[in-house]
Amino acid sequence: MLGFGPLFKIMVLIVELSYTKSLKSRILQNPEFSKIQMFNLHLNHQFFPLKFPRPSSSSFHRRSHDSVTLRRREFHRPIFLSVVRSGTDGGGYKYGSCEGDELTKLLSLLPETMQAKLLSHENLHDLVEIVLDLGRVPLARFPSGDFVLSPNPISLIDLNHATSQVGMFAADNRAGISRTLHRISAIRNRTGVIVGLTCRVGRAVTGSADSLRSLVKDGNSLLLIGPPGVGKTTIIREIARMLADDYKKRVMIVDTSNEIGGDGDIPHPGIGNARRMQVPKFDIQHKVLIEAVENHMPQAIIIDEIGTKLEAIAASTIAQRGIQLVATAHGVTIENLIMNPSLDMLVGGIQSVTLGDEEASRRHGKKTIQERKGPSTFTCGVEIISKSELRVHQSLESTVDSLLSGRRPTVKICKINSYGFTSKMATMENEQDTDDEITFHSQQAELIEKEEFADPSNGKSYASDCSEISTQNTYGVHTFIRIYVYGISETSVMRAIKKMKIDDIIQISQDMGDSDGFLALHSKLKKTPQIHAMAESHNLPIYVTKTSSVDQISKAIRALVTKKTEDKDRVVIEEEMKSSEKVDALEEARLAIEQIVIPKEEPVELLPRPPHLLSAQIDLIREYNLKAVKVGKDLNAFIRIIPVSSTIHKRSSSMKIHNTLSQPNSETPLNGIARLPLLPE
Ligand SMILES: Nc1ncnc2c1ncn2[C@@H]1O[C@H](COP(=O)(O)OP(=O)(O)OP(=O)(O)O)[C@@H](O)[C@H]1O
Repeated sequence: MLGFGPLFKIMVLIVELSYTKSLKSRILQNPEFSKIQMFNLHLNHQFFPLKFPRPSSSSFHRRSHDSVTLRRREFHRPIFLSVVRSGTDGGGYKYGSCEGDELTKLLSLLPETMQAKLLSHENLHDLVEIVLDLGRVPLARFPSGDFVLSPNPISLIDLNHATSQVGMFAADNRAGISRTLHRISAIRNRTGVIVGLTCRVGRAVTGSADSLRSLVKDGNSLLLIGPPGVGKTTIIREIARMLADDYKKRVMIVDTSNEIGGDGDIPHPGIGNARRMQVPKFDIQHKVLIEAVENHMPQAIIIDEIGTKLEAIAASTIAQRGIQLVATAHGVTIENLIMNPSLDMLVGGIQSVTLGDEEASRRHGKKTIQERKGPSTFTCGVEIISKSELRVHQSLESTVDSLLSGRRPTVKICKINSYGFTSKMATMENEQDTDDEITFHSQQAELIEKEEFADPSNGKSYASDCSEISTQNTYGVHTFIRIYVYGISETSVMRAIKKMKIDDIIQISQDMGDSDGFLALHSKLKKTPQIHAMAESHNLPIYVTKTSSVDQISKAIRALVTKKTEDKDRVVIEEEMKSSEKVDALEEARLAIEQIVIPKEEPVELLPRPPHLLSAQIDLIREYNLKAVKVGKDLNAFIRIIPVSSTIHKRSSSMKIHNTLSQPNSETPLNGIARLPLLPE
């Protein structure tokens, strides 16, 4: 089949798969197929790369990736042809595509033997990064794991070959390849020579923001948060395109590392008609933000990585002017922002309030509480959990208020199905329809709405609240509450459980040691103190009823379920807090290293942290080949990061030491932790 024109290839494939005439003609009549250059076959969810040579003609300047589903009765599952076609339709980038010229440009950073090895990988289209470290074997990173590109270690010649083909490295050690979205990040040795490269594949993914479409369309300001590499930039790039092309808004992207619009002065088609402003130095991002508003009359502003107080202030100024703002920030959950003194203003700012005696006693003696200070800069918050799962907080203010008052916020969970493995497709599989069918689809977003952790005050019946709360925790884990019953017939207990409609979350246990609660008839328990003692020795909450009536049993079970739910919520909150503290500590260290220690070669003192977080920070600092010194003791212990130059030449006493605590009048664009009181000029 190799070497023939695309239509012919499709025909050959169709003949090979014994497709019917009608199917063949439907495929061929479809105008999209006149543009096909290359395709791969997914049969029964398995991937078979069918390699066709790409035409070298420059007429194929814009390529995109689409899928075609061919369905026939004799195949139990749909067949997918993932097709790379050329297009002239102004954008049209489809799911996860980086084939064609753009991938070739990235591969050309590698010696030919490595390119060939990488091309043989069956999931080439999923490639995330290529890692080239001096003296080590080169790796290609895929979601499924690392793939060794050569047994031979990388030499300086290899690195020079790669760097000679990319643009200039900016102060943040990042460079790009012109007219592509790839990001090349350098690691340098003490003398500034590049000894490592991380080459991140950039893709325009149409459909990646479909689940946020209605929020975007309604003019909401969106803050997307997520850990590094989870796909934040990819989503806001698509939102920029969506706003500009689909909703005809004047969109300006403030593109700090040229990651959204790609390298070079002509932006990548992945941003559609959105305009892009480049940022000469990352520490003046906030100024460019203000300039964008003042000079270019945008209706929407897109910005990747708000990390400093100055940027947060600029963002809130923009939001106050009624401009739709779509931005990203590092972090895992909204709690991370609330606890980050530089970024908390994005969610309205947090203040401590001292309560009067009466109010304090109503709140179990709590004298101070935390409250939101003012309106949030963003209307909605989106936690990006993975490339296929988003948690949408439609009212960021309500989320913050809920979290501050110890309640669970209501979130929407959006699951994104890719390559057609959507629930819709599954339904289609199960249909009894016998016709041949062709479906064009790009990434499809399936919105699964869950009113999680509904506030019990919202008037719902106890039973439904209970099942929502108990069957689903933040991570969607299904758990049972086990109850040990004594002196009451199991039939009565089951009747009560059924009546409360919570039989999917409560089980009667036969083993006291494996139970969550103990339910007994008062009169029986009084006569058997040893059973009482046993329940106590297992630390079980004990509930007694005077009679075996369903009403009394229900009351007791309700009390048990409420207690267990509260306990579980507390544990989850504690775990989340622990994990977010770690994220903050590492983020603080990372930003200090990347924004001050490496570029300015100045030491930075981090905030005091507990010992396990100090160790985590030290590990991270070592990964950057920098030195970390632990200063102070116990609760006051903190880390000082020493730049490479200071480890060679002893630090002069006049050398400035930054710290991530308050620095009045300091203009240090330090990080997400620093308190910088300046307002933008
Ligand atoms: N929906 C998607 N489908 C396929 N690949 C994706 C998708 N979203 C992101 N990627 C890929 O994942 C990698 C990381 O994406 P991206 O750069 O958008 O993440 P990020 O969260 O902005 O990372 P960072 O915080 O490090 O800048 C890239 O190679 C990108 O092409």
